[in-house]
Amino acid sequence: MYEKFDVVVHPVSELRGELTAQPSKNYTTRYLIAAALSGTETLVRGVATSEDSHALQECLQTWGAELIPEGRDMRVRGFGNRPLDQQTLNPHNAGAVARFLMALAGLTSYTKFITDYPESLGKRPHGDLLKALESLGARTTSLDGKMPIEIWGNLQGGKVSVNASLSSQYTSGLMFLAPLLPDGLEITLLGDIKSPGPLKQTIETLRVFGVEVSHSEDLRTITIAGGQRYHAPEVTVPGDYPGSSALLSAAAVMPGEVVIHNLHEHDLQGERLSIDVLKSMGADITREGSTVTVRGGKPLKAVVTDGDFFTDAVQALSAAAASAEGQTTWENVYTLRLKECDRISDTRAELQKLGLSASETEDSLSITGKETLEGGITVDGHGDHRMIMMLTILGLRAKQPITITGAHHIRKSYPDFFDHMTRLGAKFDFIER
Ligand SMILES: O=C(O)C1=C[C@@H](OP(=O)(O)O)[C@@H](O)[C@H](O)C1
Ligand SMILES: C=C(OP(=O)(O)O)C(=O)O
Repeated sequence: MYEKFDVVVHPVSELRGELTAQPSKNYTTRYLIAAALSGTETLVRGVATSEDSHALQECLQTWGAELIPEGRDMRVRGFGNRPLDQQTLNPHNAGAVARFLMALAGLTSYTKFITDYPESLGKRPHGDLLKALESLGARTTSLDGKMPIEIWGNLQGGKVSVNASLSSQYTSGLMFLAPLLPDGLEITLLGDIKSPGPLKQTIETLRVFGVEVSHSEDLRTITIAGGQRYHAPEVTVPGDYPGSSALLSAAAVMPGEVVIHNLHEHDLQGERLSIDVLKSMGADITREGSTVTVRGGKPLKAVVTDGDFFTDAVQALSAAAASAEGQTTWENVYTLRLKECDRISDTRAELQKLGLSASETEDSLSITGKETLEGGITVDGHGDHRMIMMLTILGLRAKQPITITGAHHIRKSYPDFFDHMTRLGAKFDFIER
């Protein structure tokens, strides 16, 4: 496969086949970090092979963790509460990795953060996390809350408030830091709490590693005592719902039958709700344990719902909305503007290019479905893996092929996406850039 490429998506008549969901990006991030924070050895089974996973591994090794690949698993010998001082970390384009590690820089005398994605991660805001760290005694420099960022830590802990309305990642980062500080943290979340799913995944991860966490029912306050240790001899990364939501959405809009294994029913990933959303649109989806079957091509109807519960599936579900009867609106999705691209405006623009009626407000995205798409044009992937997946699904049922620029950015979270889609019957040409 080329280093950099555009992809031509050819129309097909159906999708049919069986796949196993790739390992979860967001649990890979959590388990590798928790393993590195333990002073012992952890076997993390089935880690993701994405760019974000590799970015995190690089950073953890720079901080002194030993990561030994064992097939699909990773044996991790952690640095405990002593990451190496005076290091420069490059999380590349991985937002959650960057935020979690910025918070953990509170354990060091000094850490610098840079990125080689100035147009993507370089534009994402971290100021609220930096403010929280400063309230705990850290000193920081940044470009108005953006990278490059320097953090002088050696924090003790105590009470801290953090704005939770732009990203849950700031709070998750503070949760990872808390048990290793002498005084722990009593975290108060400010504003309208966004992305509750990932917050619950972080709490669950700390508990799996033996860290005690208590929190109010509404997650407004989270208390984690200091002087605790992370320890788990072995953990297994579950299947990835955000990436699988693209497979599910494609399978729902196309005639055929697709079976996906390793999607746990009682998983905390909010994007498991993509199954419920597609069902409410009229898709024929059934589940047997961790196996989900989609019998595609059923007529779909528009929905109006809060998209914040499944933030990383909104793009994939927008592809289903594009063939649904009526106008779908994803409400409460302002944070989509702060991801790898502005996923509200950029989605609206690309859907309009494809001849769809789409509109936006500050915090919502609306799409009116159409029976068929002409295709025969080039659309912009905006360097965003989830935009690329959405546009690919739209190309499957266009009359003419569509070309998606910068499709190699799929590797951020789902390097096997085009291979998986090909196994289901999709047809692609890859054009080197
Ligand atoms: O905690 C995490 O692993 C993530 C949280 C979410 O971000 P926000 O909390 O910024 O919505 C999500 O979009 C991202 O893919 C990963
Ligand atoms: C926004 C995403 O990830 P991150 O915030 O970790 O860059 C994503 O996976 O859609």
